[in-house]
Amino acid sequence: MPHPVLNRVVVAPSGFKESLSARAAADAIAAGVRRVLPDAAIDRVPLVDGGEGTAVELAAATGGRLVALAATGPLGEPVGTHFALLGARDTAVVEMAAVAGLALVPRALRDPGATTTYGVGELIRAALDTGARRVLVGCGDSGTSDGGAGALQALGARLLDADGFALPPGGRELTRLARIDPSGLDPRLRDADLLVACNPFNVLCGERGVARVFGPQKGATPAQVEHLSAALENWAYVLTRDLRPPVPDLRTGPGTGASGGLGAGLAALGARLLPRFDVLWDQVGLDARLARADLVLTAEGALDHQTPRGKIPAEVARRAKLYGRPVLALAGTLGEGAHEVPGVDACHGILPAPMALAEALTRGAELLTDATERALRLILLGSRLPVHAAAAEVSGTQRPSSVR
Ligand SMILES: Nc1ncnc2c1ncn2[C@@H]1O[C@H](COP(=O)(O)OP(=O)(O)OP(=O)(O)O)[C@@H](O)[C@H]1O
Ligand SMILES: O=C(O)[C@H](O)CO
Repeated sequence: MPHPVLNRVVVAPSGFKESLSARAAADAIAAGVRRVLPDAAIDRVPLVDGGEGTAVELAAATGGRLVALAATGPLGEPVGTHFALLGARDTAVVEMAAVAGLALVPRALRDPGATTTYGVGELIRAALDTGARRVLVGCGDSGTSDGGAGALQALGARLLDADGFALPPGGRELTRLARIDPSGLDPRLRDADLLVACNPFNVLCGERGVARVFGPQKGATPAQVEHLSAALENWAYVLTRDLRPPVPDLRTGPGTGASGGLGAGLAALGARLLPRFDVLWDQVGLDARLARADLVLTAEGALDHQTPRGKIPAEVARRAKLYGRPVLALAGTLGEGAHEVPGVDACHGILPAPMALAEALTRGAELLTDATERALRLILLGSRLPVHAAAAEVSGTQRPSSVR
């Protein structure tokens, strides 16, 4: 017999960085649910935010496929990469991190003024070669800060210095950009629907611009950050003057800073910059699935004060609450603020006891399955008690011992 109140459980986790992909997290949680609610319908929706894993997950979720190819990596070297063709055949997904991600730049070589998004432009071209009319570009986890200059070059734009010579790759070169010759741009861009899934809070220029906010974590020194800021100012100016894009403000418009300014570069070609969760999760029909759930389980590596700032569990909880659904969040690490994520009714750490982080990362799947089982048993017990005695136990703050 299904449990009277938990017939349908939606499992909608993010990946756990360096431990579990979103799909592996969903499988691990589902295994825990199955132990407690053997007859419940479990609806797995591994969720992506546009960064690493986006193409793989969306291909899997829509019955689509991956197309493997070689393209130019962030340091100019060839890398093996892929894009996705979704179940609806006319839509391709280009995940920028798969060809220009930070993970493709060895730590010792990190210099965001030098890296290029050339490969992103190559993937867009390859996607158009398949006949796709709609190309969805996922942003996040990038290792670049070139404003999408490389992508524009790969798509046929010529970026010229004052003497008419083509600029070499890298955001820092954009201080020398004098004009853009768009005459060689791929003509298919005119008819293609180019959508960029971005975090709207990321902007190209100014105090909150990409050079200042993301430059340091991509390896820039303070002097390099200032140089890059100036280069991207010039980029916005020349792009606006020479391409006359429909986007009114390439400097500080929402999403212009996505993935080191790739948002701005593509917007200058007429791409639409859209809030990432809307455009990505529409592809998997998340809202309709949440609306049918008796319980929603979400998860991420670290649940903390960052979570409400546009992280996956917070957005899942916000949407679940539109339909009045209860939400339980599971996390590798419960940090400060874990209990204050709006819409999350209870959270539960996956560690049964203090443990070294390295071990917790390796044993992520097993720990997540066991923790799901524990949390559900407490919830079911709590629902039978006159007072919710279980709640306190479900929510204890927890960190791996090495990060205490
Ligand atoms: N299996 C695990 N056990 C314990 N802690 C984990 C585990 N997996 C991930 N974490 C913790 O989560 C952190 C990563 O957090 P998370 O996966 O939420 O990504 P993030 O860095 O917040 O980035 P984003 O969500 O923006 O991609 C790790 O540094 C680690 O502390
Ligand atoms: O790609 C990036 O620049 C960061 O992950 C923010 O989107």
